Amino acid sequence: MSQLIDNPVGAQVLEADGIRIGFGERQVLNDIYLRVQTGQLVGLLGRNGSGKSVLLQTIFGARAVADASVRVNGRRVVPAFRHPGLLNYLPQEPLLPPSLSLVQAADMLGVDLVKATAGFPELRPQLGRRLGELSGGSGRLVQALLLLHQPTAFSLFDEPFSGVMPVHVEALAEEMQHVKHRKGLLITDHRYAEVLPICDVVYLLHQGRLLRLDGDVREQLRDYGYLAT
Ligand SMILES: Nc1ncnc2c1ncn2[C@@H]1O[C@H](COP(=O)(O)OP(=O)(O)OP(=O)(O)O)[C@@H](O)[C@H]1O
Repeated sequence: MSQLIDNPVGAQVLEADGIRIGFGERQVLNDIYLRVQTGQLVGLLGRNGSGKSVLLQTIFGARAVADASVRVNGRRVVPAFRHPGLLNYLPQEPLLPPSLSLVQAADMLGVDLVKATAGFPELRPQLGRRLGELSGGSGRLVQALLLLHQPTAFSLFDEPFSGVMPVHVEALAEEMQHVKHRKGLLITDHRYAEVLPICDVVYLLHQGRLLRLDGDVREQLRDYGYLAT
């Protein structure tokens, strides 16, 4: 596996296949197929409760699902988080403990803190702090930047822009576009206006099915009731 992950020339392809998840009577995910390739930024949209977080948790391996197939270059990687250097995941809730200093967090993840935050001068005076001492939006931004810059082949982000102020949302989106040249990114966020322009591929989770949108994406998002008509 590490040979595949370390291969700098060939693209790596992460596939989730045959994902089916139900809670009680309700089938949330119904035979989902999703593909992310290194060098791509893939957007995952869907209405509240459509199953985006459940899908990311399943791909990462945090949610055990019988028969779920997650593959990298055709090789099964379940649970994916056990494969060193393969992928990281920013959940909707804070990932890192508030008592951790930014320096400790960066060290733990193998990230150069100064480099990862270089595009955000407002963060510079805060780099000596603990995560819990940052504002909610700054904390979210720092965690997203750390995972973005961690040397993994793929990153999964569940609402990375949540609580982040507009000027930093734009800068973070730009940073993602740079970083995607060395990894594959899968992002779900309701800030669709910022997400759509940076995506190479857009998926919509709709009534348990994952639809890959081509052509006029906004029109389709309106047709499926994700955007107002
Ligand atoms: N452990 C659980 N038990 C029962 N139902 C669950 C459980 N976890 C998730 N669900 C349900 O699965 C559905 C999908 O939840 P999920 O959090 O993935 O939605 P989402 O698309 O990420 O929504 P949002 O945009 O609001 O974040 C929801 O209806 C939720 O209530």
